[in-house]
Parts: sequence; structure tokens; C-alpha cells
Amino acid sequence: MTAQIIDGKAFAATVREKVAGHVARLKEEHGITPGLAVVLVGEDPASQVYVRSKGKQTVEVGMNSFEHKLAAETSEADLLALIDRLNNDPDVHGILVQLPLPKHLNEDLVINAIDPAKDVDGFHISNVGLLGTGQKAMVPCTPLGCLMMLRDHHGSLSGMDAVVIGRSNIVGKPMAQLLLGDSCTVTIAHSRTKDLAEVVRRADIVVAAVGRPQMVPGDWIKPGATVIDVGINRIDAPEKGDGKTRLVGDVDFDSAAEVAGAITPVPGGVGPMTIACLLANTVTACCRAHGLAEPEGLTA
Ligand SMILES: NC(=O)C1=CN([C@@H]2O[C@H](COP(=O)(O)OP(=O)(O)OC[C@H]3O[C@@H](n4cnc5c(N)ncnc54)[C@H](OP(=O)(O)O)[C@@H]3O)[C@@H](O)[C@H]2O)C=CC1
Ligand SMILES: Nc1nc(=O)c2c([nH]1)NC[C@@H]1CN(c3ccc(C(=O)N[C@@H](CCC(=O)O)C(=O)O)cc3)C=[N+]21
Repeated sequence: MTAQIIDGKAFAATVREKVAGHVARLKEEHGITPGLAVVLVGEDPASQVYVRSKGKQTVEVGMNSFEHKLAAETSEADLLALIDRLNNDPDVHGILVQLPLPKHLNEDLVINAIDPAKDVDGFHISNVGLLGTGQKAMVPCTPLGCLMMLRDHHGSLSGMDAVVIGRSNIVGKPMAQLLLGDSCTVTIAHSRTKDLAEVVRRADIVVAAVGRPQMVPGDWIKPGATVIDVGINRIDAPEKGDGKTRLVGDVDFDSAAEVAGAITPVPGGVGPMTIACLLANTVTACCRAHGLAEPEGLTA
């Protein structure tokens, strides 16, 4: 059996189209342009690539993009002062502080300083609590993108056995909450899980968010299962030439695609959906801020 490839890149394009439609209506009917502020502290090259890509796509769907690049040695007080300004700026509907932050900055403190209504990453404790209690929240972009692809592929997820590998606050835990919300039976696995292979073999849905290149082999996958690969790992690719690299996921794609029913590729799977959901969350935040009906199909 060969798995169906879930094309995150194409799906993301349809999400962006919907977002662009809502943005156009907000402008026409209400004279409002949604705005997203992205804050990058330091010069991490991978982060710079993501931030550039977010800014470009924000403008492409008709929204305002405000980029704030701060030096790696920026003080916590200066960063908090910027967040305070963005919280109070009516043209800014979404605020994203790119993670990880340099070591001297307290991530929890910084994230919880963001106005929860503008927290388009869904990392603020209020949004985490709202999601955990099934109330209307800003939902983290990566898990939201995964959920959209799963719903699109399966329709209802009710009663399915889901295994999430990884328990980070930004991917694993919110992913598990969303799957639970859709009535899956959810297992969260992590580095201390005993016999991970056996745990994964039970799953109708596997979400891998570990950060270890190709660690999930095909023989861990139940035949016909749906595999969502969140991992983004850069590895050496000597076959492409000296010093070249390539991106791979946390799943060994070739062997997993032999057994799975459906699988997301890396690149072109979860990554593009993450950015599309960031744009979706920004429109949602903008609508909520103005007391307008929120876009359908773009939220959890
Ligand atoms: N596509 C996208 O848009 C995004 C992709 N990513 C990618 O997703 C991956 C995960 O990111 P993130 O959640 O931030 O990573 P973290 O490093 O924060 O978390 C990794 C998790 O994996 C668990 N883990 C580590 N080793 C093992 C193991 N051998 N077996 C089982 N579990 C293990 C850890 O367990 P423990 O808690 O016990 O340490 C931890 O819970 C990365 O590759 C990252 O680049 C991240 C965000 C967005
Ligand atoms: N506050 C915050 N929010 C985030 O959402 C956040 C963050 N910090 N820090 C870093 C991680 C990582 N992340 C990715 C987004 C898009 C791709 C993406 O589009 N990837 C492309 C490939 C890109 C490439 O070629 O490098 C793909 O998978 O096809 C990847 C990773 C968001 N993150």
C-alpha cells in the first residue's frame, strides 16, 4: 500500500485565499485592515527566514505587516516596552514574538505580557486555559494547521486513537487538546515513554513533534493510519553535493509512506499550514477586536 500525500502547501494556499477574501471584505465594508506585528530578537538565520516568509505572505493576503527586529542583547525591559506599545496600537491585531528568545530573556514573562486578544500564537496562559477548558481561544498555529488537515482528510475524528509524540507547550500539548476536543482518544508520548513503538502502533492518527530527524520508522505505523509530521530538521545531504543540506521530518517518510493511509511531507506539509493559520488567526483576532462576525472554517 502506498499512502496518499496530504499536500499542506496546496491546502495552505486555499486557507490564504479564504483569509484574503475576509481581509478584502473587512476593508470594503468596514475600512479596517488587519495588521500583524512580528518581533524577532537576535540573528538566528532560520528564524530570519521564517519571519521574512511570514511578512511576505501577510502582505500578499492584503494585511499590514509590522516587523520589529531587535538586537540579540536587547533587555527584557525594552522588549516589554515594545510589547506594551503593540498591545496599545489599534492598527496591530496580532502580535507574534518569534521563539526561541535569547537565553537572558524570560519567555514565559514575555509571552504573558502580550494582550491575549492579540496573541495569534495562542501561547498566552489565558489562551492555553481557554483551549484546555473548551472555550473560545486563540489556538496555536501549528496544531491548528494539523487539525485542519486531519478534518479535511477524515471528516469526523470522533473515536479515533491519536498518538502525539512530543509534549511541548507550542506543539504537543495544544495538539493533544485539539484532538481531545474532536473526541479522539489521545495518548501523549515523550522522551520517557516506555516502548514508544508499541504506543505508536495503536494509533489511527500519529502526530510527530519531536525534533529528531526520521526517528519514526514505517514499521511503527499501523497500516492505513494517518501520519502528520511536524518535525523540521536540517540534515546533511552529501548526495546533493559537498556541504549541502536538506529538510526532513521526524518520520522516515519513505518507509512510513509504504504503510500509512495518508502522510504529510516535509517540506510542504505542516510548515506552510502553520503560516497560513497565523494569517487566519490574525483575521480572527481583528474581527473579534471589532465585534464583527468571525470567519468560518478558519478557527478550531
Ligand atoms: N512545522 C512547523 O510549523 C513547526 C515545526 N516545529 C518542529 O517540530 C519539532 C518539535 O518542536 P517542539 O515541540 O518545539 O520541540 P521541543 O524540543 O520543545 O519538544 C520535543 C518533544 O519531543 C520529545 N522527545 C524528545 N526525544 C524523544 C524521543 N526520543 N522519543 C520520544 N519523544 C521525544 C520531548 O520529550 P521531553 O518533554 O520528555 O523532553 C519533547 O516533549 C521540531 O522539529 C521543530 O522544528 C516546531 C514548531 C512549528
Ligand atoms: N512564536 C513562534 N511561533 C511559531 O509559529 C514559530 C516560532 N515562534 N519559532 C519557530 C517555529 C517554526 N515554525 C515554522 C513555520 C513555518 C515553516 C515552514 O513553512 N516550513 C517550510 C520549509 C521552509 C524551509 O525551506 O526552510 C515547509 O515545511 O515546507 C517551518 C517552521 C514556526 N515557529
